[in-house]
Amino acid sequence: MLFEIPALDKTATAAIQQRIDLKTKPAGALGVLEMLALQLALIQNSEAHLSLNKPVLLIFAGDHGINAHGVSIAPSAVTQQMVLNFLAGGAAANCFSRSNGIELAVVDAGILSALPDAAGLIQQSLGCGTADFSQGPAMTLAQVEAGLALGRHIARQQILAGCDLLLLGEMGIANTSSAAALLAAATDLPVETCVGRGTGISDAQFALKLNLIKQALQRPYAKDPLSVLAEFGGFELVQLCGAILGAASLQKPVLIDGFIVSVAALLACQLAPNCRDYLIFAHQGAEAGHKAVLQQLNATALLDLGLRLGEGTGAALAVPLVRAAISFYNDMASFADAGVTQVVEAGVAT
Ligand SMILES: Cc1cc2ncn([C@H]3O[C@H](COP(=O)(O)O)[C@@H](O)[C@H]3O)c2cc1C
Ligand SMILES: O=C(O)c1cccnc1
Repeated sequence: MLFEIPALDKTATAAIQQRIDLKTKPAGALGVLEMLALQLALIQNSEAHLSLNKPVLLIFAGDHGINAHGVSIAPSAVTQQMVLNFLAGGAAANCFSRSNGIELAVVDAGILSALPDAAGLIQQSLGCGTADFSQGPAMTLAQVEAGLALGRHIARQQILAGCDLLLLGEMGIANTSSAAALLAAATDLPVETCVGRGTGISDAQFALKLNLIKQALQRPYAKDPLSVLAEFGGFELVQLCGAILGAASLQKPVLIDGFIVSVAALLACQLAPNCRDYLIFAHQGAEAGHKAVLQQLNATALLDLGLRLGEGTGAALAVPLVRAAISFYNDMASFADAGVTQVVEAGVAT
């Protein structure tokens, strides 16, 4: 049931594409926005009007045992401090959510020390941070399964409460190490392609990070996605994967943020290939493996701003583009409406 995602019905593709092609512009001239409008029209199952009423950003937070080696610029305590910053409204993700009319909530998926209840904090911790994956599995298979179910549940709950675009972000010091190991383990990409500098680590830290990940990948482990998640995952990564599956199970679009959320998306697509059609990729950022994971997913990102922050910042920044795709699809005049001569190919009027 967890992995049962309804296939996207694509029977209206030609009709939707024709509506896009009959707008007063050369065919294809709105580039990626045309692909986005087509995808949204298929998901909303509507040849008439598209809508976006309630975008919600869920930031999943979790800590990582691997950071005992110092693979990030920050100590793990910063994860919890940033969660408090999100709850107080002071992080970049809050700023971009406010400026783009996005609701925001934070999920404690497994930070080092739990916080008291607070408005906007969803408590569904899988534990006080993962085990160090360079020494052994990051978590148990039972934790992977519980995390997928919790992520699925919270995403479905948001959607049943009216969310019609789910934005996903993360906070977890050292989670670029976990995401890089997951990417290398889940694909046949060389580890060097997957590992980057995350928060901006030094050459020495980078060499250590690469070595630890290489070593971890050398131990024997089962290659199915659930086992890969147990070996190298993070509690926020597992719940993100579940949230993607949960939103797709209700056929709602999911706006994927940066490198880390994209890796969660890759694993979700390996578990349930049908979920790919519900995913929108907000941006391609500066983290080394981001381009590679997008290629694996055959994804074209909306933005390329050199971001390397996470939190859901890229997803929040892409919401105006989703709105723009909806507005041209709904409101742009057709050639017939506007009395503009339609030119189908170089110089041939119809
Ligand atoms: C103050 C601060 C705020 C952040 N917000 C997001 N991240 C980002 O950096 C972390 C991943 O990079 P690495 O693997 O190098 O630790 C994640 O927490 C990610 O969300 C932050 C990192 C810091 C230090
Ligand atoms: O792309 C990301 O999500 C990212 C990159 C670096 C650090 N934190 C997040």
